[in-house]
Amino acid sequence: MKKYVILVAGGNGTRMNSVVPKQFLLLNGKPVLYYAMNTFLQQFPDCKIILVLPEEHIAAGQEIIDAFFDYSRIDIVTGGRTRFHSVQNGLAMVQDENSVIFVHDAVRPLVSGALLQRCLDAVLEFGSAIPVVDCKDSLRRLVDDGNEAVDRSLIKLVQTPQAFHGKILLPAFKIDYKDKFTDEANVVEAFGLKVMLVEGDAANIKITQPADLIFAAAMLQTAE
Ligand SMILES: Nc1ccn([C@@H]2O[C@H](COP(=O)(O)OP(=O)(O)OP(=O)(O)O)[C@@H](O)[C@H]2O)c(=O)n1
Ligand SMILES: C[C@](O)(CO)[C@H](O)COP(=O)(O)O
Repeated sequence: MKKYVILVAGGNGTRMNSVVPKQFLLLNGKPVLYYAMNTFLQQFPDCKIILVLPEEHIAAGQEIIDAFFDYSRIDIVTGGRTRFHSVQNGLAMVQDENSVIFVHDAVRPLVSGALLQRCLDAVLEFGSAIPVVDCKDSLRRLVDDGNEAVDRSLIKLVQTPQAFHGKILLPAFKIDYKDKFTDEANVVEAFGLKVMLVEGDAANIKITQPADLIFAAAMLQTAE
């Protein structure tokens, strides 16, 4: 079955506080978005990447592709107002419903081939795959008169790639936008379907703040 990867890199990285959006920052000498793209292309020699970029950074993205990759396997599309709209723009490039579609944050450079394979296997069996990890910290919920403890064994932290059969994700994303749509699982649930959780990977962090970049660099150096 055809595999599509919507690699979302259309954000501005406000929390990173850098002039250059975090997906273009150098991580051990290569742009952050290089790593996840390379892992997908290596793991799935038959996949097509749809790289979603801010309009003003499309030329920079094209330069990265020219420098490192086979351009025939990668299309570029312009990002949207929110992550949801960026994913929608990417999905507009997918013609084939009979496919597996991965949506991955370009700012999760440490994603492993093993996790990609787990997601693919789950999609082929169940139709969806949402990687999750346990919560290591204690949790508190804010309530009207203060705060209260939350049982962390009932909570999972959600990662990407979030992967689906095309017959699920393509119709689900025709839904009207809601603020709670921070990931694909939320959209598919709002469409009326349940999603399948798979084991994520603690190393598969999202680069959100400056310290995350230092952690990712150290992890990559250890892996070399
Ligand atoms: N309109 C948007 C917003 C986000 N993203 C992408 O979604 C992923 C996860 O989002 P996040 O970490 O929140 O990135 P930013 O929105 O860039 O960061 P911030 O919220 O700090 O501004 C990133 O790869 C980001 O580029 C996107 O493609 N289009
Ligand atoms: C999709 C996601 O990476 C799952 O953890 C996350 O929701 C995206 O980050 P954001 O800060 O909500 O944009």
